[in-house]
Amino acid sequence: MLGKLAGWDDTIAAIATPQGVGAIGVIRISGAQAISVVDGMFPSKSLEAQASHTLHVGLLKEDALVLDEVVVALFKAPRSFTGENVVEISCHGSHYIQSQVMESLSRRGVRMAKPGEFTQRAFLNGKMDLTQAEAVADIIASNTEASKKTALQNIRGGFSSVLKELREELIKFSALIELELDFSQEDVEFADRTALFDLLNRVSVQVSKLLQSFRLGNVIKNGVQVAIIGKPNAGKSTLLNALLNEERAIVSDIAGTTRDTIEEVLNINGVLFRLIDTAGIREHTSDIIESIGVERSLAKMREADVVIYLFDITTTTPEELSIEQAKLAAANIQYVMVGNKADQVKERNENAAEHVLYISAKENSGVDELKHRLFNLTVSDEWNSDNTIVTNARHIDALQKVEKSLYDIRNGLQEGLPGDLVAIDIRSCLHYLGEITGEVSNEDQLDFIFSKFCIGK
Ligand SMILES: Nc1nc2c(c(=O)[nH]1)N(C=O)[C@@H](CNc1ccc(C(=O)N[C@@H](CCC(=O)O)C(=O)O)cc1)CN2
Ligand SMILES: Nc1nc2c(ncn2[C@@H]2O[C@H](COP(=O)(O)OP(=O)(O)OP(=O)(O)O)[C@@H](O)[C@H]2O)c(=O)[nH]1
Ligand SMILES: [K+]
Ligand SMILES: [Mg+2]
Repeated sequence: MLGKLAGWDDTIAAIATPQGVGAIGVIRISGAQAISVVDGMFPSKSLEAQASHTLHVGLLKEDALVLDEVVVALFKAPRSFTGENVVEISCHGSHYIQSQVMESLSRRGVRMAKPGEFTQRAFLNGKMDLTQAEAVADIIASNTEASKKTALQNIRGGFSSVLKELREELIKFSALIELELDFSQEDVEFADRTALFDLLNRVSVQVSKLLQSFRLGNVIKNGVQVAIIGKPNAGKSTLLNALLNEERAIVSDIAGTTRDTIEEVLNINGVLFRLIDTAGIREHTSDIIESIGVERSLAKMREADVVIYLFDITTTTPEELSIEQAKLAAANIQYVMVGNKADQVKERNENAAEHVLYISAKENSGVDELKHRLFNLTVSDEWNSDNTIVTNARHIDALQKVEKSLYDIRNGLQEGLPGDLVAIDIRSCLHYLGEITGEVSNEDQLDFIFSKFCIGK
């Protein structure tokens, strides 16, 4: 399969650091010729004669022209990120210098790398499986402790090892079935069916746990959408500002101040929350712009992972409140009821409803408790467990097919299907597991996955 990929054995280079900023720019080169090519530009010593994983300071030259004073790092095949010879040139952060170096490399037959090509080579050379390669892209995109942590776990083979266990269980299973096949000619009693079902149950439980983890996985990768919903003047914009600790949204005592939705991100305990302040919802408005705003608020409410239903405790009756709560529950929306302007009410006994969090957005009281509740409601107990969390939609897709095959296997066994037919379902189950790790893959799929990386990765 390696040889089929066009140009897999040529030497590639890319600028690995961001353009236009930074004190140092790193150019990464990978391929059989990486060391000899850079050696030809580095007159002060023979790089080819140096050991792997060593650093060398010297002038980088194009004939008589000095390109820069650089640090060169050497990684000799197979001990490198890609498994090929790798050289990293750290030059000064100037865009001009980096372009000159890239030009010299290209004159020496080195090709510009495509997005993700270094990681693709690492995968093709067996340095990592597909889930690890995908985790490389995830860690670059990570912007919170949670997303970094999961990506790093997966780079280090966390998810792969879980899949490997599943695979081994299934192979055991298929061995038991084969055994049965061998004996079936002689009309011998079937292999122990209870053992088969036990094994099948174990694998099914593991797969369904992985599938369930995606809700959290998605939260970790994309954040939690939180819509702040309520009547005009409930104090939604004041609450947004209090949550962000910043005067982000316009606040006024005029009902209908917020016209369009405002979105801002907030980090709670390492998880990203996407807060959405919306236009206050009232049923009868003659203002066209306001009514468009209300439509958007309702749309945001339906899209949200969780809704903060904010109401003004000085104007909201318990009857109104239970109507709103019933609407949210009926729409199957996860919500927190929050009573605002607690600073206006000394005694709350009569007004107090169950499961309502009372705050004062204006005086910033109860806001930390609200953050706490948002976190508990959406991220919950799974968070601190060491369970593997699936964050990738492609993996979920394959795991669903695995689950379907497991279902077919179970049915087959229950209906007394011949062993060779059950074996077909087992094979397809193993196939879908292999799709996740990349043991089974096709070029188009790989190109698609790696094309989403940035250049230099
Ligand atoms: N300068 C630099 N920093 C970097 C990277 C890089 O490629 N270059 N990485 C790129 O993502 C990450 C680190 N990942 C790396 C993974 C493996 C190897 C490596 O040389 N592996 C060899 C040798 C291991 C050893 O001798 O201990 C190997 O696996 O055989 C290097 C970096 C983040 N920081
Ligand atoms: N006393 C008191 N007033 C508050 C509190 N929160 C908000 N307000 C006041 O209530 C009024 C409305 O606040 P906003 O934050 O603009 O309300 P909103 O829900 O965003 O209103 P619209 O965008 O018009 O739907 C302003 O005068 C705020 O100062 C609070 O906790 N206590
Ligand atoms: K207002
Ligand atoms: Mg507002």
